[in-house]
Amino acid sequence: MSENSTQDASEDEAKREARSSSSRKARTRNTRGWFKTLMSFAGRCRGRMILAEILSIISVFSGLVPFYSIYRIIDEATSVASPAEMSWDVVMFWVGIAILFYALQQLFFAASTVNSHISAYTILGSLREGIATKLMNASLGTARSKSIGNLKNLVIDRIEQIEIPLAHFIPELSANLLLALAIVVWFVVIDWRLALACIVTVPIGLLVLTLGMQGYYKMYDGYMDEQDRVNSVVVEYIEGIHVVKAFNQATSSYAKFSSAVTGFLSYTLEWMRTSWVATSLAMSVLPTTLLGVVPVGIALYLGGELDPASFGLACVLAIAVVTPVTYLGKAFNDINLVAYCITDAREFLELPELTQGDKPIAVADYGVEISDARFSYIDGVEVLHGVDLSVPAGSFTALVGPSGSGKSTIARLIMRHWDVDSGSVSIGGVDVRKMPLSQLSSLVSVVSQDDFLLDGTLRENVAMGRPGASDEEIDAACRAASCEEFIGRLPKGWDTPAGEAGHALSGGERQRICIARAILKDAPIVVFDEATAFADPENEARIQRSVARLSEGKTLVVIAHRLSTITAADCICVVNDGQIVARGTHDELLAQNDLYASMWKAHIGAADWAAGSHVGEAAAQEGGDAR
Ligand SMILES: Nc1ncnc2c1ncn2[C@@H]1O[C@H](COP(=O)(O)OP(=O)(O)OP(=O)(O)O)[C@@H](O)[C@H]1O
Repeated sequence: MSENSTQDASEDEAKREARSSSSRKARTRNTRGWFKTLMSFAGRCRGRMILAEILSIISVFSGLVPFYSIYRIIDEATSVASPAEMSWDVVMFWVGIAILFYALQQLFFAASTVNSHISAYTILGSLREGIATKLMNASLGTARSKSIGNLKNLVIDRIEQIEIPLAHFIPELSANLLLALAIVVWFVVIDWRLALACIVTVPIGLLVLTLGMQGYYKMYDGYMDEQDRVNSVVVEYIEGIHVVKAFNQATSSYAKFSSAVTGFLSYTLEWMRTSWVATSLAMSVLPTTLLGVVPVGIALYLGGELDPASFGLACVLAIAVVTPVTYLGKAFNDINLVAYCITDAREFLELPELTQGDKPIAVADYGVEISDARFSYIDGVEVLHGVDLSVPAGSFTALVGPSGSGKSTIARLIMRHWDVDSGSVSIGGVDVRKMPLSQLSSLVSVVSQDDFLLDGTLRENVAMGRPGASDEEIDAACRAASCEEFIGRLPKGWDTPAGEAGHALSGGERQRICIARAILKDAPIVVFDEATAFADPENEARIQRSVARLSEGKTLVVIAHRLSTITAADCICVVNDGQIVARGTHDELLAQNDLYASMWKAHIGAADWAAGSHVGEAAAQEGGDAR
């Protein structure tokens, strides 16, 4: 197929996707109970929220005083026969009162806003921390069941989106409700017919709004889903940009990306198209309070039932009620946004956590014991079928076997990235499920294939191994992991940001930084998942030396891909199809196990092919140094 026709097909697919996005079935969210969830994160700032509420209410009532002042001024002006009889002192007094209370209204409102912002940011901070803790305490399988895009969307975008509405609606919603109510009550005090005239447009506006908002929640669900999809695809696109480039998928022809973007756009436009008439109509009807108040007020005035000052006051109040009424319309949207965000967050907050002990339990030694472990990533697809493995304290055990045989899975069970379905994993006689996760983490250091550097400088990445470590200790760990040579090459050395360094370092060099981190951590058990990709002999030898230093005097479990690195292991376990099918030393297995012998032969052949005929043996010799 030509490149053009591939692109056309991708574009067609993108268009089809975009068309179907508006009809895609949205995930229905149950937003019930969102406020309770939100408030469960308010712990530290409940008092401040109540304060924000009180200040806001004081602000509202302070704001009513200037209206009363206007009433008194009009009353003064209309009760005299000529301007000469006007008491300017009275007028100035009420002007002063109006200014004073207006200033108080603004002051209390500002104080309320400050407190409500602090409350909102505290709540959202706790919410983010809650999600992070949940992910930390859930099994890796559970945590990874959520896409990175989905997570990023929730923890960053969605929470950021609700910061402002949340900060405002905490005090403003009740204040505006109260203000609207107070004005209506005031109208009743002036004349109940004026009160009716003032609110006559409200049911009309609400009716129009209700009719126009039919299907609102379903559309909102879909909108949120489309937003999630765009975020997920954008994250995937950026993370996999090298693959996209390698397969010549330009942005315009990368169907998934284009379809997500155009899908979101068409969904939003479609929603706007179907709802804008009703919302615009409702929003223009709701504020028309004067339309009822003026004619009714004039009729009452002409009938002698309303004095001019009260009529003036009614007109001012009719204008004043517009702000809270339109605010309530806008707040409806804001509240929905917050409710949806909290509902989505709840999905993460309710993730099942790994069970763990409350207090550290003393372990007899640092040996690892796996007994009759069965495990499946996906229900019904068992990948480990009764694994028994005993790694004595201070010994060097290697797991070897064909790709997909289950080596990394065994290591993940030791680290409790997942829990066994049946059987057990214990350290020094204590089941890992009974100890706190923090204790397990302090007992085991992991250097895995997919270890990555976290945001921060390279030095900070190493220092993470033991918070509080001195510079000398960090330097010593880096020297032991043979990092200086390549760190010296970087213009900013140890202060290079990890992201920047990530592009400048080879995979093997990145792994040595992770080894330095593990050396600094100095845990008694080391699990090393050898990287498959960095096969150049020089780098490999350096990694081997670093691992040897890392594992001095420790219990070492290596998941080996290059057999030359583990020939000196105390015990090599051959894993095949989710079971340990043979165990012994290198020489024993070479003599007794066909699978191991053939893997060794293949390895020697590959090493010869990679670096000349003598390298395989040299590598084999070097492997003896792994400890
Ligand atoms: N996260 C996962 N979800 C579902 N299945 C998985 C997952 N990780 C691994 N598997 C499957 O479990 C089996 C064992 O995988 P594992 O990664 O343990 O093999 P391995 O021996 O370490 O392979 P390799 O040498 O290629 O790294 C494989 O069939 C694999 O497809």
